[in-house]
Amino acid sequence: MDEIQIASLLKSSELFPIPQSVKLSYGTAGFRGDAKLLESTVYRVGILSVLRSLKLGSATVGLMITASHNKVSDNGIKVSDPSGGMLSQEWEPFADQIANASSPQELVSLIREFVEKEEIMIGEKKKSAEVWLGRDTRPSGESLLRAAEIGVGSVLGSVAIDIGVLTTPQLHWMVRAKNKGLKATENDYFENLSSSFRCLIDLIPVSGNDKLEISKLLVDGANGVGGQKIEELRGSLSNLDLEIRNTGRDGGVLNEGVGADFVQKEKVLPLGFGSQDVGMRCASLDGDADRLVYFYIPSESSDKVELLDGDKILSLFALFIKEQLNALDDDKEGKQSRLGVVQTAYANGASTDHLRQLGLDVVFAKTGVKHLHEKAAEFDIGIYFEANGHGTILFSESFLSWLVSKQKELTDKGQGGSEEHKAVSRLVAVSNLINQAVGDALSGVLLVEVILQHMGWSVQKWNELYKDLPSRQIKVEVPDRTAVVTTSEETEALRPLGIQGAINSEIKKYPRGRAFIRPSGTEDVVRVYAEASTQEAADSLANSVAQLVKSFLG
Ligand SMILES: CC(=O)N[C@H]1[C@@H](OP(=O)(O)O)O[C@H](CO)[C@@H](O)[C@@H]1O
Ligand SMILES: [Mg+2]
Repeated sequence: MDEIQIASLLKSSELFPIPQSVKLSYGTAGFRGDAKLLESTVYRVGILSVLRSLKLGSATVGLMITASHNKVSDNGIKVSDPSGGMLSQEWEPFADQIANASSPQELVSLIREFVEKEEIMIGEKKKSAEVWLGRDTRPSGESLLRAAEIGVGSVLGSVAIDIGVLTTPQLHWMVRAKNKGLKATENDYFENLSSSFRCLIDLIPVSGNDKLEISKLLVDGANGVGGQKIEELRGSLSNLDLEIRNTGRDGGVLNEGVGADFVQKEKVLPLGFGSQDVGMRCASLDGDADRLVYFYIPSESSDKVELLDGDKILSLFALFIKEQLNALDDDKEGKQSRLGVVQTAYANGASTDHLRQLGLDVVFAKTGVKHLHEKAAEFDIGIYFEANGHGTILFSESFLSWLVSKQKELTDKGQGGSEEHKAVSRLVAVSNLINQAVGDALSGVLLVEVILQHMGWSVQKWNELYKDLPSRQIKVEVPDRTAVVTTSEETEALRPLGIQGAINSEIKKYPRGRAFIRPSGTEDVVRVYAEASTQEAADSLANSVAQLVKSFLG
């Protein structure tokens, strides 16, 4: 690192003093917090993104400014690696270090040490890096984006490109496409969704002259970017009747009483929905549209919803994929493709039982898509979902190219109309429709909708796949959530000492009881999860575990 480069970093970092008494951590999904306190963090992540790009041969890196489902006054920043996936976890400690560096001098010396260790060449006349910047609809997004631009620009020779207001998955998709040399604009993203959706619609088996009856889907856009983007997409979709509410244009506040996180955790209907919607198929996106849940309102007399969460979406996807794999002759001949599903400890126990009954390989990962994604990538087709609705389907490169050549082979043999050809074509279309970079509520909605049409199922019929065990989640505020340390599966607390024994004694009191605690990686709370055979039991187990957390940590 030469003198001019050092001077450039020192000068720009003077503009972004770090606020006192905040301890920042990259956490489950990037840095998050009160937007007013984040400028220095975003500026520094701007620098990190350039280093990441340079480390990987000047590949394009993405930065997304969002705090997802958190309140509107919060914001955050996360890095999309050139693959479109999350920032490599190996770089998280460096991210934490520079975010917390207390002075420009400390910042520069940390960067200096790091670039030497990683053998990254920066400074004048070195290769240039390109960083794409996206943000959600939060009002603080614009000024934070400027901070990111200054961070990127302070590494000589690098460029920041503002690609506007986007959903998180759009940014990841675009970065992935760009680095694969594919068309990578927002329009390309929309076109890809609508063309692969159409392809799947055209492959729906129609018996005789049956005409598919398409019922309306009501979408809760969380007053965020997702509602706006799905509105843009709607024009190019046929065979889908969408009514979008909570777009944020009608005065509603982002994530306030709306959105996937609210609906999934509270199991009540979001604002803008009411008794007139009883029985209708409804979907809810989160604030940056990387999560999706479905629901319906079973009765006029209450605000409770019947929730179809990420686990249920996973089951629907798994069933459909399995059905297609079963139609492949090669599969029957022993060339078994490896289909696997990945869940976390928050998955409803009934969903895991159901998936296993389908004969699926179910594996568990820690909370946070970066962990699930990694495990899903080990299969030919890996489906992962968090219960909160964040997930996707991954196709391995080798399996996908096998599918594509199979498709061609069957066409060449004149078997283009065969069941096998249709199954292969459906799988190829799913791989295009579903966002391979990261969970995406928009592509998720389209896939759910086309599968329901394929099966001829209503939302109620889909919900009958299995019955969720009653569950309850509680957040407990404690002075220091990092005092809770769990095992790698997150189902047992190793610290504070003694708490797990106490939790176990509570669990024993409830039939089908299961409970665990872990520190949140996105909020300053300890999360409690409990499930049991009745709602009263799940609530009571969750409450007693929350009491334990308070007494051990309060
Ligand atoms: C229980 C729960 O829903 N946890 C969420 C939440 O993480 P926490 O570390 O639990 O705060 O936000 C993450 C990012 O959106 C998401 O991946 C994860 O599933
Ligand atoms: Mg989100």
